[in-house]
Amino acid sequence: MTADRPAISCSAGVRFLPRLKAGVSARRARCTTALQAEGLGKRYGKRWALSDCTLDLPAGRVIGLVGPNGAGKTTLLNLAVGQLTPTAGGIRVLGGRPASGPEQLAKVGYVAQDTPTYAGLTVAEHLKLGARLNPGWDDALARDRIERLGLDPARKAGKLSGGQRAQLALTLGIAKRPRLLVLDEPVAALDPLARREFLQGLMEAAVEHSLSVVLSSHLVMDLERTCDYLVVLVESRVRVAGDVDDLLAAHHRLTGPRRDPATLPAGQEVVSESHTDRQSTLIVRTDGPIHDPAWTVGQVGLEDLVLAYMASSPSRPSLEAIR
Ligand SMILES: Nc1ncnc2c1ncn2[C@@H]1O[C@H](COP(=O)(O)OP(=O)(O)OP(=O)(O)O)[C@@H](O)[C@H]1O
Repeated sequence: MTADRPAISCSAGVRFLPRLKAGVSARRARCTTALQAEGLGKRYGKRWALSDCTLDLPAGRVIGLVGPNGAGKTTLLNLAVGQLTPTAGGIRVLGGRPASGPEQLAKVGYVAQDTPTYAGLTVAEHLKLGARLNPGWDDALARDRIERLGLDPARKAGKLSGGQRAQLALTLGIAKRPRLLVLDEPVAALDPLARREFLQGLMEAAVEHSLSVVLSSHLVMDLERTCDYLVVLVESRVRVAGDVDDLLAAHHRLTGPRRDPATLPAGQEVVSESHTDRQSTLIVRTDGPIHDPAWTVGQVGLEDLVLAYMASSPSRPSLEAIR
C-alpha cells in the first residue's frame, strides 16, 4: 500500500557507521517503550493485512522492519501513526493511542512510502508549511540541514532528484522534533550512494536528537548497517523480533550428514532447512551450545537470518530436495 500524503503532513556504516550505531545503543539504558502492540490486527474484507501482532519495541533504538511485498509492513506503520484503526487488538506508541490528540501527533513523525512531497512547492515553502503545521518545529535545524545538503530553497520539489526529495522529506520529519520517527521504505528508489547518505543523515539525527526510529525496508543490507533491533514480518505475522546482536548470537547454520530435523534436541528450533541426498543444512535458533559433533556449526549473518524466516513461511515451497 502506498501512502500518498506528502511527508510534510507528518503531524498527522558496515555495519554502517559503527560509531553512530554505538551512539544509538548507548542511549538504551534510559529508554522505555516506543511501540507496544497486543494481538493487533487489520483486516480488509476477509483478508488480514496484519494479524495477531504482539510487539514491545524499545525506545531509543533504530528498529528495522523487514518482510516481503504484502507482508503487512505499511499496515503496521500506518496503525502506529494513526492513519489506520485496528480491526483487532490494540497499539500504543510512546505510551499513547496513535493520533489521539495534538500531543500524540507531535511526538511521532512519519515519512511515508516513496517520501512524497508537494511537487509544486519549493523547498522553502515546504519548510514554511512544516512550521505552520508542527508546533515543535525547529526551523534552524531544518534550514541548516537544507543548506548542508546543498538543496536550493527556491527549487520546486517536483524538480528535485529522488534522493534530494527523500532528503527533504527526512528533513521535514526530523525538524518536527518528534520522539519517534517512522519511515516506510524511504530509500527504496535511491541509488547506493544516495541511500548511504540518507541513512547516514538518519543515524546522525537519531543520535543528535535522541530519536527512536522505526524503518521499513526490503534492503537487508541497509538494515544491517543501521538497525540494532529487528522485526521480520511474513504473511501478516511477526516471525521474529529482537535485538540484532541477540538474534545473531542465537542463530546458527548447521551443516552435516543428511538428517531429519525432527531428531534435533529440544530447544533447537529449526528455522529453515535444505537437504541434498547426503547433506543437510539447517538454520536453527537455540540459546544453548550445539554439542553434536556431526554438525559443522557456522555463524549466521542478518541477511541469512531474514531469508531463513522468509523461506520458512508456511505457504512457500519447501527448500527440500535439491538433488
Ligand atoms: N486499502 C487496502 N485494501 C485492501 N487490501 C489492502 C489495502 N492495503 C493493503 N492491503 C493488503 O494488505 C496486505 C499488506 O499490505 P501492506 O501494504 O501492509 O504490505 P507491505 O509489507 O507494506 O508491502 P510492500 O513491501 O509491497 O509495500 C497486502 O496483501 C495488501 O494487498
